[in-house]
This record gives sequence, structure tokens and C-alpha cells, in this order.
Amino acid sequence: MSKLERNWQYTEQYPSETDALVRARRVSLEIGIEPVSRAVSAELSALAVLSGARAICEIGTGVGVSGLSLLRHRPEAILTSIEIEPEYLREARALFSDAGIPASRARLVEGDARHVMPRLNLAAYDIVLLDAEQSQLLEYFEHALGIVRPGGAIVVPSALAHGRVPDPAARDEATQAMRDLLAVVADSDAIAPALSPVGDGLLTVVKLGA
Ligand SMILES: C[S@@+](CC[C@H](N)C(=O)[O-])C[C@H]1O[C@@H](n2cnc3c(N)ncnc32)[C@H](O)[C@@H]1O
Repeated sequence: MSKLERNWQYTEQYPSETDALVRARRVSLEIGIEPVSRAVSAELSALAVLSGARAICEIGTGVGVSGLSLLRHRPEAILTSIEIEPEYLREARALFSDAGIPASRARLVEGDARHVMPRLNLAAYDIVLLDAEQSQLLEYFEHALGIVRPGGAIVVPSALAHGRVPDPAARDEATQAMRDLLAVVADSDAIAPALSPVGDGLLTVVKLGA
């Protein structure tokens, strides 16, 4: 195992998870949804606290691993989470409820994010997490820039797409969409991007401005 692999493995094994997160992660893997990794989950929990998040929007609920992570230390925050698959949302509702999070704090919305996001309030969210269909990423991102408040963050897990993003031989649509997003945010004066190799890659983009 290389030094980098050892670092990565240690980083992933380090965070402790709540029973609710362990349960959601297990259900997620049983159903075949890839949840955010343990280290990304811990990053999301910390980011929610650091940003003093009160309103969080998530695209791609799955069964709730990332959503539970975002709410872990922010009992006063309200999560709006959009998921296209009704059966995933049913599981997520049960898992949020088991975790003691009332439906008023986890607003789980069924629908295609491309249709739901334009109906959300502008500059209203402290954090917007994009974890749905990667080939549609640029469309989600454009909406996310509108709904996140200045000083707020847009976070994109799976930003390295299992090593495909840095691999010039990988030319599939999803990988290309991620590269396009990385290029757009690197070139903009309006946002501060940070790309971390944690999990499967985590892109954090802060919207600048007062
Ligand atoms: C990688 S999984 C999300 C995992 C979740 N964030 C977690 O950490 O547990 C991606 C999810 O996005 C959903 N999805 C795909 N396209 C979507 C769309 N256009 N609108 C809303 N959800 C979508 C999928 O059904 C799937 O549940």
C-alpha cells in the first residue's frame, strides 16, 4: 500500500458515526446507492457548524447519509432535500424519523432537481450540496449559484469520479461534466473553489460577495 493510500484509508476510518448514520449507510449500500464516505460525512458535519447553517439544500437525497451528516450538529437547521426516486425517499423519511429529526426540519421533496431548483428562494441557503446525476451537474450548479447566499458554500462530492477526472483517457459524459464544472469554478472571480481528495473527491465552492 502506498503512503497516499495509507493516508486515505486512515482518514476514512478515523471519524466516528452516529447509529443513525451507520444504519443509513447500511441501507444505502443494500439498495445500491453510493453514499458520501465517512470522511466526507464528517467534513459536511463540520461545514454545517462552521457556516452556522440554518438553511441547507441537498440535491440527491439517496436514503439520507449526506443529509443526516449535514444536520448532525445543527439541530436548528432546516434541510430541503430533493430526490427523484420515490422509494429512496420512503427509506429516507423512515431513517430521518428514526434519527429523531422531524419532517419539519427535513423537508424531503420528490422530483427532478432540474425542475424543483428553479422554484427555490434565491440567496436563501447557507449550503447547497450537489450529489445527483453527474452529467447534469452544470445545470444544478447554475441553479445552486442562484439559491446559495453570498458567503455560502456549494459542495460537490464524487468530484474525482473514482479517478476518472484526472485520467485523460476517461471521456464519458459524467466525467466530462465534472471537468467542465472544475474549469468553470477555477476561472470565476465570484467564487473560491477548493478541491480535496477526501472520499471520492470533494469540491467546495464558496460564493464570494457581501
Ligand atoms: C449518489 S446518490 C446520493 C447519495 C446521498 N447524497 C448520500 O450521501 O446518501 C445520487 C442520488 O441522486 C438521485 N438523482 C439522480 N438524478 C436526480 C435528479 N435529476 N433529481 C433529483 N435526484 C436525482 C438518485 O436517485 C440518487 O438517489
